[in-house]
Amino acid sequence: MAARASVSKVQSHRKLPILLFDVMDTLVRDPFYQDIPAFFRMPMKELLETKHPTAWVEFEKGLINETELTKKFFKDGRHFDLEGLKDCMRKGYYYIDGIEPLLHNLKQNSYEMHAFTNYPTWYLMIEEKLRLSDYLSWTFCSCTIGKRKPEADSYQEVLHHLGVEPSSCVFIDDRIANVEAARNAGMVGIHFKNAVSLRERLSSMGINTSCETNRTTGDDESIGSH
Ligand SMILES: Nc1c(NC[C@H](O)[C@H](O)[C@H](O)COP(=O)(O)O)[nH]c(=O)[nH]c1=O
Ligand SMILES: [Mg+2]
Repeated sequence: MAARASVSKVQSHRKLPILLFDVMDTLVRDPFYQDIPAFFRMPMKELLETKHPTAWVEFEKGLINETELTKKFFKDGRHFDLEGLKDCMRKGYYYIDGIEPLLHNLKQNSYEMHAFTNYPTWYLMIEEKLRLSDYLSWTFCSCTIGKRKPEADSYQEVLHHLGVEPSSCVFIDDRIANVEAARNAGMVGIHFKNAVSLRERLSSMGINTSCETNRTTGDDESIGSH
């Protein structure tokens, strides 16, 4: 009984809604579309025709590791410079314009925030470069939960883990299929276009995106240093 009372006390103090963020092309630029074809010196069409059809998705789901990915990245099993590819990815990761100050303000306003992303273990390279964990938790990464958006069970896994009503979750993603799947799961889905419109949309929902500290002190130096 005492345990139950303390759980409900904790939950009653939990700030809602919980914000769930897609990462690639929502918070962080995805280097895949421009940098990777350039790295392999082939147009995207040729890259897509020569790549293994499922290897990347298997890597994102944690079904294969980096060594196995290297062996089957290309359909014909050709060798390539994995470290070079990873360096190219690292260089191409940076915050989408306006996102870091927005995350900073949301964090200052005590919102609970999680990544809900399709990505392999290379999310650690993003973390190393951009320190996304200053703002949110890498709680729902496809390589650790073994499920990818827009599969319905990935959203159920998130809801089960968080233990809140779907309507208490705001999900933000640049891919409309992922947003629609979130809405089907009962979450509030926001289709990400850019940081300005996201800030407006969150504010219109009553989510505080302003930074009171910065307003009074004018001190904004800690943001955008990554
Ligand atoms: N096929 C490869 C990709 N594709 C890009 C992925 O779609 C994307 O990085 C990822 O699935 C994130 O999706 P979401 O933002 O969670 O919807 N990227 C690579 O780096 N390499 C590939 O072979
Ligand atoms: Mg995305």
